[in-house]
Amino acid sequence: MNDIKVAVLGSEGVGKSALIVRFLTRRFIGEYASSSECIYRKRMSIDGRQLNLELYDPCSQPCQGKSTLNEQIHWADGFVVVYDISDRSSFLTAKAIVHLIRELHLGGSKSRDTDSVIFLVGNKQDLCHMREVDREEGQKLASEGRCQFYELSAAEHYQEVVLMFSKIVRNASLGGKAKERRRRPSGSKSMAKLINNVFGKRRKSV
Ligand SMILES: Nc1nc2c(ncn2[C@@H]2O[C@H](COP(=O)(O)OP(=O)(O)OP(=O)(O)O)[C@@H](O)[C@H]2O)c(=O)[nH]1
Repeated sequence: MNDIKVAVLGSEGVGKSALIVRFLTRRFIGEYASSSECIYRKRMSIDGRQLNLELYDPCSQPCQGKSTLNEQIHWADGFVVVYDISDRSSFLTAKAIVHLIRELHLGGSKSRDTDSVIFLVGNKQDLCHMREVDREEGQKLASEGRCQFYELSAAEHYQEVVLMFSKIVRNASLGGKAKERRRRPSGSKSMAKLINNVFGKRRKSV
């Protein structure tokens, strides 16, 4: 059975956990305790093939044994790089991450078959009245970084979120790079732990 590793990256508060929780539980919950990085596991069937998905959710806070961005990039087969459309600085961070992934993971390769493993996601589309990043800017970055582009809302879009994750898993699994498994970022979470996080103490405002 194939193991597919997807890292969800981006700056603090862009909605990385919200997107992952939406995908795994169908629910949008506005409170997350994210004091440690973690890996969520899900068994999936894509095109009739059984896959073990590992989804990496980094911790933006300083925490023990935290992996570096370089380690996260080397670990993953696919990347969801998230920014918040109502926060320009998060877009600049996403831009830097996309460039770093191309450099480290794909070795600056220009080959088309590597293009489909980086997804650029402008989250919080429901906050378009507070928009600081135009859709066209997202599309331009995606085309420069040879990424697939999505604008969506973890809060309001369930089907789109599922479609996006399903597609990156499929693309990463078709990448065909039977690369040797590198050190995984520390921390691993079961569904029970996920539920603890969802009902954790830390409160964030939108
Ligand atoms: N309006 C709106 N708020 C969202 C959306 N997605 C996430 N949020 C809110 O944004 C805040 C941050 O969400 P998180 O999922 O914790 O973001 P994160 O990127 O995992 O943050 P860190 O773990 O701190 O890096 C929370 O208050 C969420 O409820 C969205 O699509 N729309």
